[in-house]
Amino acid sequence: MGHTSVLSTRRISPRGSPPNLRRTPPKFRKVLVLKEKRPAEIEDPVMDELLLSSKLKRVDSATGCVSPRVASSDALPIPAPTTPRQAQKAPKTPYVILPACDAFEKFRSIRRVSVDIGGTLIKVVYSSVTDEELPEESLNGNTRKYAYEDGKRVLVNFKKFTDLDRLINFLKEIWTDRKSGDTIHCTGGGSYKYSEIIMKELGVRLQRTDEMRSLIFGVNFLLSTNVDESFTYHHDAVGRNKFQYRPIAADLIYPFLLVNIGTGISILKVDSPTSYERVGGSSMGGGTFMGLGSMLTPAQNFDELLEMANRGDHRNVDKLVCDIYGGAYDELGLKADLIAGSMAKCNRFGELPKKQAHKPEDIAKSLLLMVSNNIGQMAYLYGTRYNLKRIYFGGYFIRQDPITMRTLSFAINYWSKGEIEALYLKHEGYLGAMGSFLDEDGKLDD
Ligand SMILES: Nc1ncnc2c1ncn2[C@@H]1O[C@H](COP(=O)(O)OP(=O)(O)OP(=O)(O)O)[C@@H](O)[C@H]1O
Ligand SMILES: CC(C)(CO)[C@@H](O)C(=O)NCCC(=O)O
Repeated sequence: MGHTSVLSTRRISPRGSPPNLRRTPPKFRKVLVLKEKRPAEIEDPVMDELLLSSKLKRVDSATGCVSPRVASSDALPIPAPTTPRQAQKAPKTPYVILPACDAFEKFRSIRRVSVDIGGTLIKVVYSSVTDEELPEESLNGNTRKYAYEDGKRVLVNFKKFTDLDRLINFLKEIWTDRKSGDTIHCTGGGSYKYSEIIMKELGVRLQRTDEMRSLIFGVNFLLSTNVDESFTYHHDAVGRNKFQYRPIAADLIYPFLLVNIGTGISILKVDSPTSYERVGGSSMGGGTFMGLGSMLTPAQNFDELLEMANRGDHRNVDKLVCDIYGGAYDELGLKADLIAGSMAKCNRFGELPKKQAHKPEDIAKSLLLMVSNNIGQMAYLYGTRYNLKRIYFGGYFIRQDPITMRTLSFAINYWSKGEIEALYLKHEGYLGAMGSFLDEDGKLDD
């Protein structure tokens, strides 16, 4: 799928700036504004995950059902991003406050630690106790009780690692009072592969939770605990209108499709908190984007590759319908700028080496579109097959990146003619770790 709109810049005051330009300093800053047709497509910079902690726009709807690509004007006042000091220093992912209830009371005295060791990344979810005043108003009307009688609250924190040694060092640092009877909760392939080393290094027991169960338990918990956990993305809207959440009644959440994009992709049909099925999967996921990206560009890590993609113009490397037809293929409804063949302009057979050198940014962009388009279409097909109206995308691949979300949303909206809605999650990469965090006895709730 191609994108017709291109961007130019204009200056506006910081107050009206879109949330993903937070790093740009003072008074006036450049903001990208959509205009019709210009040669090069420039995208917004990669977004900082923290921004989504409190800057979503609320959109109310009577039914909780799909209304594709709407920008409602009935926004509630959005609280200032009053993240506590420790959150401003390091974390990229907003903490969650656990409701003050019997089930979680034990976390006031015992630290709960959970790790999801996947094919690429290690995600950690751990509890901490604070007596700091926290911005409960940012829970947007959620009336649960969060503070215990002594004013203390239990937080759930999120952190990711790329390396097992660093994970173990980090856990040794934060979990100093651990005892041999304590348990580390674990999920993902590494909960099998690395169980011995984790138990030996930390001197604790390991409790494993099945990866799919963890994903489902995690997403269920986050959706039902965080009123604004999920959001829709509207690329062409301005400012915080780009990110809209719509509170949804618990009984309307189900059924839905969960597409978890990690190294590979798992697709789950979720009928209720305890009834789900892994209906499909694909090997063309985040690992593919990183693997091919590292072979085809000089990027040194995922962030560099993603940032490169955000600067690239895929039309220099992709063959579009107009490159083949000279314009649109109207009989099939294929627009002129639709991608006909990803990277098809890179074919160098029979050419002198280096004659057709392509910019790494353009290749990265093409690659991101190729992977995301493919996932979007696959998600749509599964959604249609099971007659589901909402598709939640999880996994660390998404990174709340504008191109990725735009492509996925565009694909779902385009193919389903607005019937199916694409939704994203603030804690996208932590569903599995969150689920295993909540697992009391290795069984979760049946
Ligand atoms: N900083 C990063 N370093 C590495 N990969 C990243 C980073 N940020 C995002 N990613 C993307 O996230 C993907 C991994 O996502 P995730 O952690 O959800 O999956 P995983 O658990 O490692 O894999 P799987 O579930 O398939 O075992 C990578 O393949 C990459 O595309
Ligand atoms: C193997 C897992 C489940 C590991 O998380 C994941 O990478 C995945 O779902 N891969 C896709 C496998 C498939 O083709 O169904």
